[in-house]
Parts: sequence; structure tokens; C-alpha cells
Amino acid sequence: MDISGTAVVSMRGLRMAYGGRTVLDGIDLEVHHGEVVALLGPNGAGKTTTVEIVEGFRRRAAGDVRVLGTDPERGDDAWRARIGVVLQSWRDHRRWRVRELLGQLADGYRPYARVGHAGAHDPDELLARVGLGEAAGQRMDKLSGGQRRRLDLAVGLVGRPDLLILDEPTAGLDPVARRAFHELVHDVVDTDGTTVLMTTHDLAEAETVADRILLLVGGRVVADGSPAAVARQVAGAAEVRWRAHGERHVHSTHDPVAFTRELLAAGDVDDLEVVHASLEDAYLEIVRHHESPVALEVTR
Ligand SMILES: Nc1ncnc2c1ncn2[C@@H]1O[C@H](COP(=O)(O)OP(=O)(O)OP(=O)(O)O)[C@@H](O)[C@H]1O
Repeated sequence: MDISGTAVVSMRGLRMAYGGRTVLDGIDLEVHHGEVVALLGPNGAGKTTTVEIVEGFRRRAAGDVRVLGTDPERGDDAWRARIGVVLQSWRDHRRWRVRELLGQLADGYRPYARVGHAGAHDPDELLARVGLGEAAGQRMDKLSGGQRRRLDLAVGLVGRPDLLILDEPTAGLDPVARRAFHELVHDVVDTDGTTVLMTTHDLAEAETVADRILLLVGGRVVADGSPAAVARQVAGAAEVRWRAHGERHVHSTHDPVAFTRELLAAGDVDDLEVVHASLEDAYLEIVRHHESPVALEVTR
């Protein structure tokens, strides 16, 4: 089914409470076909709860949610077959061997074959693609943490999902494995047109992988945009640094191009450097602003 141009995930006014304590307080969001969207936010902000509601794993208190055109609370097996999930920790099937598990899962998708869809991945090809070709015959409880994470990803991908949900996918991976993981996500999006909704605490990862970032604080979306656009939301989004007559100078500005032009016109400038606010700068400032009543300058 062609879902181009329609929202793969949409929610309006999503609310969720645990034991009377509000955790999600009116979330509106849309994730479009082929987009990679990262949910960011402090511990306890409600990221996992949000993705669990999208997966149909958790019932919401209120609001309208549609995932691939269906309310997740009413999703059947055919709907579930279109969604791949990589959870934070998944420790079942310890005695299974890697190839055996993936083969079983691939077979499980057969009844849900659909027109225009290439069907489940060949398990051996997929294992090679996630860098586990050599470990195909290994028992799962003998895998290293990083190998286990790659297998988790293969499990999420094996049904060639329309929507892939990743909850902190690279936690515990070394930098090389993390980079390989990011390349794999890009590859899956490019070749299969997969839509990805992920949570992460790794801001560099969000910057590398995500087209769009949603920052959740206190049960609300407080920033929504490309990593660069979110980084620009903070006061003084860039610093211009230079040296003149032997002295160092620094100036914060939202318009470094105009400022630099004026500076150069005035002459006698050395070691000119423009440093843009990072996503981490923006994250820290926006979270501080929304978690404390102290008014910081956050532009919208
Ligand atoms: N099953 C549950 N029962 C009661 N409270 C819960 C349950 N699951 C989550 N919570 C609470 O809901 C809030 C949001 O939790 P959630 O796991 O969604 O946040 P998160 O943003 O994913 O956090 P983290 O970054 O730490 O993974 C937290 O205060 C958490 O303690």
C-alpha cells in the first residue's frame, strides 16, 4: 500500500497518566513517510510511554492516535506486521541461535504478505547487513552486548516494516558499532523508504540520524524542527570570535553573517571564527527553561 504523502504516525491531544500522575499532557505530532524523527527529553519525560502507545503496547488516557491509518489500540496482526520494534532491552530466547531465531521470525511474516511489498528479508542477507554474518550460528546468550543490539535491530527489520520504532537503540554500543548502526538506519530509509521513530539521549546521534527532532519536557512537545532549526532556537545562536589589535573578542548573535560583514568592513580583524550553537546547547537551555520558572530567552 502506498502511504507516500500521508502521516505514518499522527497524534492529537495525547494524554497519559500513571496512577493519577499526568505523564503526557497533550502531545500533538506527525511523522511523515520516509522521515526519521527523534524523540528527545530528560529521564522520565515520557518518550518510552509515547512510543509504547504508538506500538499499541500501552493504552492512552485520551487523545486521537493513528499509526499507518489505524488506532493502535485496535491494530490487528496484519497492522502489527507493518511495524518493527527495537526495545530498550529484550532478553528472551537466550538458547536460540541467531540464524534460527531470525528465520522463524521471517516465516512468521508470510501470512501478512501484501501487494507491492517485497516481503520479509532473507535472514542471511539481513544478518550480513547488520554485521552479524559470522555470528549466525551463535547461541544468543553468547553474544556480546553490541552483537545483541545488532540482532535486536535485525529483529526489528526482518519484516521489512513500514515503520521502525527504536527505543534508545545505541545505548551501550561502542563508537564504531554506533556509526555502523547510523549508516544502517540511513540505508534502510533510503532503500526501503522506512519511516523511523526513535528515542535517544545521544544528541550527536539525533543530529546525525534524524531529519526532525521533537523535544519532550514535562509531558509536552517544547521544540519541533530539524536539528539545525532546534539549535537556532536558543538565545545568541552563534558566537563570532576574533582578534583585533592583539586582543580577543567574542560576540553572541543570531545573525553571524551580518555581524561578520560589519566587523570586516571596520577592518583589522584576525583569527575570525564563527561557532554555531550546538544541539546540546539548545537542548540544555530549552530543558532548563521548561523545567524551572526562571525565564531564559528562548526564541520561537
Ligand atoms: N508502568 C508504569 N507505571 C507507573 N509509572 C510509570 C510506568 N512507566 C513509566 N512510568 C513513569 O512515567 C514517566 C515517564 O516514563 P517514560 O519511561 O515514558 O520516560 P522516558 O522519557 O522514556 O524516560 P527515560 O529517558 O528515563 O527512559 C516516568 O516518571 C516514569 O516513572
